[in-house]
Amino acid sequence: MPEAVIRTAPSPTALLASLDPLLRQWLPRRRWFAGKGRPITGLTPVAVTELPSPAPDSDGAPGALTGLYHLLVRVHQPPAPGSPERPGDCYQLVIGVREVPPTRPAPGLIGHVTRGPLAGHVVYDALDDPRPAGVLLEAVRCGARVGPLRFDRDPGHEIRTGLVPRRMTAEQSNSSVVYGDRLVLKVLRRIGPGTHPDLELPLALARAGCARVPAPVGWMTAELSGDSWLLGVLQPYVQGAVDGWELALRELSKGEDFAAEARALGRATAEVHTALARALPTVTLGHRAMARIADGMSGRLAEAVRTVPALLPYAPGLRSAFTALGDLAGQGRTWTAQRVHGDLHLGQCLRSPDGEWSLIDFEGEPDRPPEERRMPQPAVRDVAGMLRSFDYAARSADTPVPGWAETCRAAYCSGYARVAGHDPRTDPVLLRAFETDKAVYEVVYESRHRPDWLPVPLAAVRRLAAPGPARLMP
Ligand SMILES: Nc1ncnc2c1ncn2[C@@H]1O[C@H](COP(=O)(O)OP(=O)(O)O)[C@@H](O)[C@H]1O
Ligand SMILES: O=P(O)(O)O[C@H]1O[C@H](CO)[C@@H](O[C@H]2O[C@H](CO)[C@@H](O)[C@H](O)[C@H]2O)[C@H](O)[C@H]1O
Repeated sequence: MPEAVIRTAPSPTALLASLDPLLRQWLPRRRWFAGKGRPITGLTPVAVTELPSPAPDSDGAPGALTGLYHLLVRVHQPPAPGSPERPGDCYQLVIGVREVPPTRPAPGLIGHVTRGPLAGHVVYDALDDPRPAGVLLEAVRCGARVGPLRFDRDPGHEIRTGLVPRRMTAEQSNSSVVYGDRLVLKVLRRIGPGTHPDLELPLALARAGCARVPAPVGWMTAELSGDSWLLGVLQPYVQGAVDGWELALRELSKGEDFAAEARALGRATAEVHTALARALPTVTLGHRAMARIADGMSGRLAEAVRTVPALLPYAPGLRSAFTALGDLAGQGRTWTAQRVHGDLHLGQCLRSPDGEWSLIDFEGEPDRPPEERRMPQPAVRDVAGMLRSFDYAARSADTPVPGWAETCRAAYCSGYARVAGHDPRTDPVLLRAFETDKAVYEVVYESRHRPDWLPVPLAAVRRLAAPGPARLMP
């Protein structure tokens, strides 16, 4: 990729003015757009970079790609009810420009531009188009520098040419492109400055020799005002893998239990935790530190109640989980904190055809502030995430299988204990607090991203807020 053909787009403001009305319609319909339900009051460019256009279309000149733009766009919105005023979120977009719509179906179509420099053209999400997606891989392969964009490759990894790109169809918190079933590029959507755990942790684990996590092969960043913003991570594609969520639902639909897999997942989680504790600093949490964590949980609950008022009747019961943790800390208990996955659930676990489990997506909870996601925490936080996930799966089954989630939860904890040397269930106050915190997070996440799913975490909230043993699951 020769530097000479690359130029920064001449007028970011004019380009964005062209796209503005279309993006206001298109963005809120994306799964990864976090500001659903709030009006967009403005869009401002953070960086606009023209990428080199790929070779011409085979389907003829009129439909040919006439421009390829990498956009970092700040989306201004009023804050969610009860949330503090914050600068708008910054989103990463790769926009293809055509004279007429492509002849093939165009799932990523953004619309027909009627004003500004792109007037008369059609714009679309270029990650849906194999040729522009190929440009990104080529840029990583060559270590390209394009305006503020940096594409880097781990020197220990070669990247083959000729890998055919395909967009992963499942809409997630980010967008991924698979290349020749060999590599997968995760393009982060909501981005910001600073060290990003989705690169930091897999790199640290790879250096520690932990094979449970695909080792990063390359990455994309933007250098803006002296800060590095992670834009994407390229890693090996686990061929023929099935994710834990799909597998769990498949087993549930057959009425099969999932205990053996849950136990294996517990072991895999503990292996990753052990490696993270070796690779990165750990700290001891005493009274004050744990009280701060418990207060943080209470604060998030208060904010969640403002966002989702249906939580209100359950707030006292939920808060009692956090108070109990604070009280235990006050009695002199200490806990070890370490770097954790931060958003572990069945969909983050891939089982390869040889039956081995890998963990992916170390981004942490996308709706939590980045600095919070990088803090050392009790490892039980990930355990709580997986326990919630078994509950989600059981509640999503077409035909309920009584006791399914409880069996999985128990098997997962015993698998974890085999490797970690301690069973998470032996610290029920800690586990309950983290599980409650996770359920509260899920209520807010679902209300923002998938309102139809809200009843799932709300059912857990009802259980966790109930007094006495009713709230407990084995
Ligand atoms: N290394 C990989 N190999 C195979 N599939 C993967 C890999 N990484 C991600 N995937 C697939 O892509 C999906 C989304 O990846 P993930 O990192 O969880 O992105 P997001 O943050 O968008 O949820 C996963 O659920 C999984 O099915
Ligand atoms: O996978 P992401 O990093 O995008 O995580 C977010 O989305 C998840 C859903 O895809 C969400 O997970 C919740 O739903 C899952 C079922 O779809 C369930 O297995 C999880 O237990 C539940 O938390 C996750 O919370 C969110 O951060």
